[in-house]
Amino acid sequence: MSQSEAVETTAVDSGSAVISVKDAGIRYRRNRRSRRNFKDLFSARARKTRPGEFWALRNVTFDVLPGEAIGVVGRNGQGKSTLLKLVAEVVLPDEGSVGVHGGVAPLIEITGGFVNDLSVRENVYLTAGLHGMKKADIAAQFDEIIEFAEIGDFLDTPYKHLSSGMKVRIAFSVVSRLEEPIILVDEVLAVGDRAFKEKCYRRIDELLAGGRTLFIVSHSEKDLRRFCTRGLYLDKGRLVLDAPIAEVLERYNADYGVK
Ligand SMILES: Nc1ncnc2c1ncn2[C@@H]1O[C@H](COP(=O)(O)OP(=O)(O)OP(=O)(O)O)[C@@H](O)[C@H]1O
Repeated sequence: MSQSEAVETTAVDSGSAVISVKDAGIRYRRNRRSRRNFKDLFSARARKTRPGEFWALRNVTFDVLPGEAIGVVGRNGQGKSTLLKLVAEVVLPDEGSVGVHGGVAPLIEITGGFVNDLSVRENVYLTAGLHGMKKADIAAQFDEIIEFAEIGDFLDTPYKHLSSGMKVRIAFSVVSRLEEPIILVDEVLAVGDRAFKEKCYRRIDELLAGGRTLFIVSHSEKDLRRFCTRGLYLDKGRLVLDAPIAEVLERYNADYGVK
């Protein structure tokens, strides 16, 4: 199947889509800390690509229906995490548009949303609260959240003193409990140990069975095949293939697999 045909097969009526990305582009500066300064936002020059700038994503268009499980593949640095940040509305497109209809539970940067100097307990309340959970509901689920993460001995420890695996555990445990319809998962499963990963897999299965929409970035073909029905293949910031996951992995392996 040709690339253009593949893209057409998954085109949906954007009226019913939960995520609708149209011709989106994100431009970064190579040598600056911030993406753009305040003045740029109001200047006509902001539209042009200046020296040192590049497009991390460009001309990306796709729609996602409720309940779809989408795997994003591509080599390092091709725009996968940037795409998830667009969907999480952590970054805004420099070109095109991104419509997200429904709340997003983002597992996109391990520390994302968690405050280093606050304790584990305080972070659970903060993160769940920011996503609209009532204090009483958080309190009712608190023990289960901690039990899932298996970090009961660290409730009053500042988040920054947790190991990286423990950070992932508590982040996954809280975020996967949010009642948001869209779940974003970026490589977090790569960090946990095997037993914890299995627990996460089962939780993701439950979320999918409950009709949530999943967006997952992974370099694990096994994980992608397990959860996803559809794949988006990014190369140099372009969406080169939008097709059933098996087809996307086949193409990706043909392009870059170990020969
Ligand atoms: N805040 C930023 N400022 C400047 N450049 C950035 C920024 N964030 C990402 N980039 C660049 O944008 C490009 C895409 O990055 P992105 O993190 O989306 O890649 P990725 O496909 O997720 O990679 P990986 O598989 O390594 O996680 C890379 O060249 C990266 O260096």
